[in-house]
Amino acid sequence: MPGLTSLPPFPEDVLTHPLLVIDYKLLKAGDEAENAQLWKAATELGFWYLKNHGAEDEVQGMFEMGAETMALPFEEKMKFEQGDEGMSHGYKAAGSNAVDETGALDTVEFINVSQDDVLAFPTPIHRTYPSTVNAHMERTIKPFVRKSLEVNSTLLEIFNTRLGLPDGTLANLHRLDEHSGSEARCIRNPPRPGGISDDKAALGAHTDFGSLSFLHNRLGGLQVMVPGTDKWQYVKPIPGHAICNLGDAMAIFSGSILRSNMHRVVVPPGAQAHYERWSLVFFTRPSSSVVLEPLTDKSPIIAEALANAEDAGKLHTGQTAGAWFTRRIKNQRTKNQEGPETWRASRGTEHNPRAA
Ligand SMILES: O=C(O)CCC(=O)C(=O)O
Ligand SMILES: [Fe+2]
Repeated sequence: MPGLTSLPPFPEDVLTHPLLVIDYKLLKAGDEAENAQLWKAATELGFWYLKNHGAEDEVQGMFEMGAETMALPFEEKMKFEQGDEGMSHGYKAAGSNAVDETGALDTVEFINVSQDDVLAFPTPIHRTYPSTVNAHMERTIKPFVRKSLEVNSTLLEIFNTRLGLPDGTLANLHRLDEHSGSEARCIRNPPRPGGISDDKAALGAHTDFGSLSFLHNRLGGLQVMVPGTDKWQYVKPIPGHAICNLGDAMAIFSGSILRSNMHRVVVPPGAQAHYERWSLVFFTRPSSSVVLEPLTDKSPIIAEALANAEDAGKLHTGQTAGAWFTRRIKNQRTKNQEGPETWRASRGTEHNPRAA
């Protein structure tokens, strides 16, 4: 990937949404005002910038791992493909997923490395990975996973308190000794020759499937649909600032107090379209055996929110996190598309009436 300094700046003339900036150091120090800002971001949009997270070196290492992996011959990468049965871990080639109900193809390729496989390495729990991933496991991927876990569990603990849940409730739904869909993802989107920035999705509109995503990108292209609006707005990458967002599991657990917001990735805006776009995400997801239901019996705050939620019925999914995750992955695979119903079966909490 090109050095940061050689990339053209994010253009000033595109519709951009300013996320709240949350200072991780202040959160760690117990700063009440910062804690309140995080709560505002988490309940209103479900997206925020996180600065002073301390993971920059690990992030850089992960981009190098991703670049080495994507440079492998295509046939080599395909030996580690996700398959069509709903497993997320492994390699995903460009065009393997639909981006909308017409079946239009995505343009991103990515490698997903399971948290369980990283922590148990060299013993495979879910699957094996390309040689470049194995070579980086101890020196790059494990440190990145550990840092990301530290950040995400700190944020979950804050949400636990704010939601009025007994201590450790959310932590217990995300235990390291239980299998989960948690994973690290490095994404490459090819440059668009000619540099025409268009509205075609590289990664289709979606809500994240799990609990909390810790995202790092350099070029624009990420867009959010802000509640109460009907136009996609860019999220501008800011050096040293991660982008955090909540996923469906947290919206469900909290009875929709917390927001899992729609987002997508398009070609980077303006002159940035000439460049390869790299991004990196760590997804914290609940243990696979956890049933996705509002935690009403554990918190009067959640019980009250659910009583007032327009989508209360839909939040009682009756599905485990593992089944939710598999269903969503499987039904967006190009090979499984049989029509708009397949695509719709890949959807999550977008039914939320608070969604735009
Ligand atoms: O690449 C990005 O900026 C966002 C990626 C994303 O939304 C995802 O992988 O779920
Ligand atoms: Fe996402």
